[in-house]
Amino acid sequence: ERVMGGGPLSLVLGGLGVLLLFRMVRRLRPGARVRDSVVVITGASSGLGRECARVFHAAGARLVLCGRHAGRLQETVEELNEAAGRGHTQTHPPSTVTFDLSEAGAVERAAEEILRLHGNVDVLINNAGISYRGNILETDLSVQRAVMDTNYFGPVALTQALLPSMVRRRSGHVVVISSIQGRIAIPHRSAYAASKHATQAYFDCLRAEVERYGLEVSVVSPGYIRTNLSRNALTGDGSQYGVLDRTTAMGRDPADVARAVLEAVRRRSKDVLLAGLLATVALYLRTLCPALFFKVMAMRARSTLVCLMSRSNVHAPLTVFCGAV
Ligand SMILES: NC(=O)C1=CN([C@@H]2O[C@H](COP(=O)(O)OP(=O)(O)OC[C@H]3O[C@@H](n4cnc5c(N)ncnc54)[C@H](OP(=O)(O)O)[C@@H]3O)[C@@H](O)[C@H]2O)C=CC1
Ligand SMILES: CCCCCCCCCCCCCCCC(=O)OCC(=O)COP(=O)(O)O
Repeated sequence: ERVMGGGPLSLVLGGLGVLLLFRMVRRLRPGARVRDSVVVITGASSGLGRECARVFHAAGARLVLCGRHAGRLQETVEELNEAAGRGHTQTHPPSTVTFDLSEAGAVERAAEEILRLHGNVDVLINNAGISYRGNILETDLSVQRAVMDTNYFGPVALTQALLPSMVRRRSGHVVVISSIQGRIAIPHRSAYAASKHATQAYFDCLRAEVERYGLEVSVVSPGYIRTNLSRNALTGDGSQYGVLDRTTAMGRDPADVARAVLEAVRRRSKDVLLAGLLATVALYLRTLCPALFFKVMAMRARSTLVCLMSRSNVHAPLTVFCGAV
């Protein structure tokens, strides 16, 4: 036994060594090429999508920018073209495709248009999304469906429409922007958290199924980002929430998150978690001590209901403690 050096400690150390070696070997792989590749970004008219457009454009990608409003997409294009005039690196003028992700027929037509533009897609970034603020008891079923249509069925439909051409070429990378709320469910976000949990599950299945064709799938799960997500969120009756929540205003710089998305594509990362300390604690708590996690969430539910009803972004002290991170 002594010669073998067995025992729990050496087993753990051996395991850690193998893990480290595995990570080092992965890092030695040459990064995926972004320059000249065709990159489709949904929700490119604002927030994280617009920042992704900036970083992938600067990296020399051929962009196809998607959104519901042609005018807003054009603003992004003009900004990128101006930046191209100032820069020294070779960039490509972006194209745009306008469609609503929640309309199944529109998504199929959009996929055909995207393929007509460039013949193929190298990277699809499913970024577009909408959030929700509401009490389940007072939420129309139509709102639960609307959030699911945009955040889950939309990306699924677009991915499935573009997948056959990727499989034929034995090449392609599908990225989806999920959320920490794809891993943990917090109160008054039922529609949003459910859509992100479904997203995580679908794209995890997809990754396993398309590996044999050489395709890559990355799920990126950020914490709060400084964008208009909370302002654009739907409430239980389908109206717009319209408030910039404190948590959103204090979130990460979307440019930093966009750089992390570029890095995920270059490194072919399978799963990227961009969690702060409290969110990380919450993730561990949910896994290792669910009873305590559920207790904390119930406390949070009581506290956030007050600021939800008044559409106030001033959180009660209990909420600040329980996770207004
Ligand atoms: N901000 C945050 O705190 C976090 C955001 N995320 C995720 O990041 C992603 C981007 O959101 P973010 O930039 O923050 O929010 P924004 O509200 O700024 O951007 C959302 C984008 O999605 C597009 N969009 C919304 N609904 C539809 C639709 N039905 N069809 C097509 N496009 C649509 C919007 O385009 P337009 O209205 O012009 O059509 C807009 O460009 C989302 O998936 C979100 O869940 C994840 C974690 C944290
Ligand atoms: C006794 C131990 C106490 C430990 C307390 C830990 C509990 C902390 C709860 C933290 C919850 C973190 C939630 C993070 C949510 C998040 O980052 O979501 C990102 C989004 O997608 C934001 O969308 P939204 O529409 O909700 O703004």
